[in-house]
Amino acid sequence: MARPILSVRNLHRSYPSGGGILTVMAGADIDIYPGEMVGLVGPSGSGKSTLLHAAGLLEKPNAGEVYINGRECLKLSDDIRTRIRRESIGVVYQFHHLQKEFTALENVAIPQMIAGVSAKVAEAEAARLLSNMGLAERLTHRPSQMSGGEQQRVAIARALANKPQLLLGDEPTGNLDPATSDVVFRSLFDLTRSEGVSTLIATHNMNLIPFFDRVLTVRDGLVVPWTPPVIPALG
Ligand SMILES: Nc1ncnc2c1ncn2[C@@H]1O[C@H](COP(=O)(O)OP(=O)(O)OP(=O)(O)O)[C@@H](O)[C@H]1O
Repeated sequence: MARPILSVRNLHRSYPSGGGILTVMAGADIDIYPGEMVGLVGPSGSGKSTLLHAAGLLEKPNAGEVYINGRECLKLSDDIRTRIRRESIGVVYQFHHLQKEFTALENVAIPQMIAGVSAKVAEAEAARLLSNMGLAERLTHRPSQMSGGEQQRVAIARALANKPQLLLGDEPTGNLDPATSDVVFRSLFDLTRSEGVSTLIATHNMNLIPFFDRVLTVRDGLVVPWTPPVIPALG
């Protein structure tokens, strides 16, 4: 079997809470393999965002290891860890966090230019990604001139702009109505599949379950396979 893009081992994370300690991650492990689309579901407060923040090298856990392409990242310097995150991981949140003074094209091109790509190449790649997200007619629109679903599609294109191997989503369609959420998620699904990007997506939207290759959940501080609830037969 191929080497995982992402491996998390023995992840521990607790927070001070009301004079005590709230343990959210208690030795969690996870592996995401190349090309996989993995869902992460579970009740509010179970630890999905905590897991994504640690896996995305955005926050340091109390203990554990995070491997990106087989390289343990938590013991590296902040600079090297930031470089690995920028090169290998894209993140999409519930809110788009686009730069409001820039167009859709600029929002997707700028991260590439910061990474050293020429403006011409970055804009061509931004136009390609945005067109693949169904936004070919919106390249010169600013966020305020777009719908919520369009804004979120720009955010997804931006997260993919630096050709990450892994896309992490923290409720990427959680701010959209169900119909728009479905359209945006289909675009995300199609684009990450065609670009060969592995994904780990936290969601409360159980309609998205059929999209995933595997679905995980957080239980008692561990990451375990999610299984559909058994509905008793009538009669
Ligand atoms: N910085 C923090 N300080 C204190 N407690 C925190 C902090 N971050 C998260 N928590 C707590 O840790 C628990 C897990 O939070 P987390 O955001 O990971 O859950 P979640 O499953 O993503 O929830 P949701 O589905 O509502 O987004 C919650 O009880 C939360 O209140």
